[in-house]
Amino acid sequence: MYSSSIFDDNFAVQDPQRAPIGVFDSGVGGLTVLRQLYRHLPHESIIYFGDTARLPYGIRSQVEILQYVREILNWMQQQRVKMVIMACNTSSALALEVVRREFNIPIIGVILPGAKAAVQQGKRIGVIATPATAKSNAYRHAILEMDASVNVWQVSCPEFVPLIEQNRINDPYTTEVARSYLEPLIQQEIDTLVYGCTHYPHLAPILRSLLPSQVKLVDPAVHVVAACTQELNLLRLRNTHPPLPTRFAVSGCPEKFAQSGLQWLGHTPTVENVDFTDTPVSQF
Ligand SMILES: N[C@@H](CCC(=O)O)C(=O)O
Repeated sequence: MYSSSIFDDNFAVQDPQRAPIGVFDSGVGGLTVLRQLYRHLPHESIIYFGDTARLPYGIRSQVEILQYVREILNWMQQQRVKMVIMACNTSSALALEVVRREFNIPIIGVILPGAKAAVQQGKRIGVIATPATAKSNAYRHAILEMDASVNVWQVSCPEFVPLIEQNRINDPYTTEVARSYLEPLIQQEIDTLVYGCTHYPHLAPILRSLLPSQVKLVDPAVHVVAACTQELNLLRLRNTHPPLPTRFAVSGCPEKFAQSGLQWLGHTPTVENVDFTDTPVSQF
């Protein structure tokens, strides 16, 4: 198990503003959020965790997701993060409300910021999501609560996450799968499409090419970072010092994740392995 790093330095303990932000997802999806963090909050230090040994999350039950999220949050707390971004819609849909009551740390999910951006942009909103997120109706509820006059259609896209994690972005099969998922939404003449899974912006060029040009795309990653900025300001937790290099950790194969880093971040990061079987889980 992970034992020491530059993030353990005392300054982060003495000065909470310098503590890192924890970001997690099942795999490479959260990198779409990380890219927005680099862009909009370049002074923040970040710890990224990908639960690659247990992905895809989108086919799992709420009980399983809750257990995984609790383990990750426990670990994040041990790393002394000042805030956590759940860069995963499935976790945000199935676990956010519960763990917010259990953990004494600000936790930001992706669904509310995404839903808010969607209602500001459209009236006929399509949401593509994992089976678990679609089934939870989290987007539908959040959107309709903000504006009951809009129409919402959700499509479950079970094949996307495995295809993205296998790096089959340019495989013609992926385009065919995308076409079949988007078809019912195009038929409904949606004006806005929400990426209801943080993996999906990796498919942006394909999805864009299949959608009528007037359909607006909403990437909740952009809006979750705006929400995070607001929260940091409110809590006076913005870091003003130079950030530490991002620390990457995964539950699966570090080398495989480092490869994906090259593809999605433009460099090959050093990636640690974290084994939660060693981590004491707090008693809920
Ligand atoms: N990034 C994903 C996790 C999906 C999965 O592992 O199935 C999400 O936003 O839901």
